[in-house]
Amino acid sequence: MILDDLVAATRIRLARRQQHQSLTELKRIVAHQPPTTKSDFLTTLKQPGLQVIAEVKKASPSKGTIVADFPYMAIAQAYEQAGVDAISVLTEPDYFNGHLRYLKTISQQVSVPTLRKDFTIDPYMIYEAKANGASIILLIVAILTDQQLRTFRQLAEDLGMQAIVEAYTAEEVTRALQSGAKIIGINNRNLKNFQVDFTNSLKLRAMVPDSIPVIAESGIQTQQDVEKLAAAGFNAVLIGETLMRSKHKRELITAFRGI
Ligand SMILES: O=C(O)c1ccccc1NCC(=O)[C@H](O)[C@H](O)COP(=O)(O)O
Repeated sequence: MILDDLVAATRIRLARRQQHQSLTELKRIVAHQPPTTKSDFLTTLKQPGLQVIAEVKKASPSKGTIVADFPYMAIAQAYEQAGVDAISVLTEPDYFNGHLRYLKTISQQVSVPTLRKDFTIDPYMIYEAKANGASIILLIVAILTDQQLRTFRQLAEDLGMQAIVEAYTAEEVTRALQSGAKIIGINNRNLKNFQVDFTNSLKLRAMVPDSIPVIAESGIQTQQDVEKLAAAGFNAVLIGETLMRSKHKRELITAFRGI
């Protein structure tokens, strides 16, 4: 399974959902939503210190099932109580066992911003994110054109959300910057073969000017990892599997946040 398969599966599901619910209907739902009471994620990222984004992730293409028991709401509440700055929720069903319902329920019941973690390929998915309570979406440079990066980010901002523009190579960081990204994520996972190299984000960090918050993503396991990322000047870390597998989520997050 490769990234192209993930995108193809996303396209098929999208077509099905569009038949079930029109874009016009989604826009109507979004237009009638009350204003958000959540803190502004971009402002949070600019605070001193390292912010923690914790991910709710049942499975992944690289690891299969990560946790058999998946009380997603209790996990999100544990993250919130531990003081995370945002919660990332996988909504991709076929390879991550995610669901939009998880995003909706979690977004309704926690006070921190939520990220819709999915393979955004169409404006419809950005309206869906908003309709299901997300404050943040993910735009992956490797699967989008320059024009899409720009217009999708602008749409997210027009809807009161923010976009993390995710890069893996130096060329992708350049494209992210040129697209006007206000938040950049540097992935340690190569989405072409799913191998994780923790040093990738450390190598590319210096390409992003200090005025733009930058998040290190994937493969972050230990306090030493987090210390290195903080020392390299990252504004935030996004951690999934390590927290999902931990029986001591609160202690781990507290340790990471104290760095
Ligand atoms: O997690 C995967 O195996 C994966 C494979 C292909 C595309 C994306 C993938 N993960 C999505 C993510 O962005 C991660 O869930 C996130 O960065 C957290 O990573 P980790 O801490 O390593 O669980």
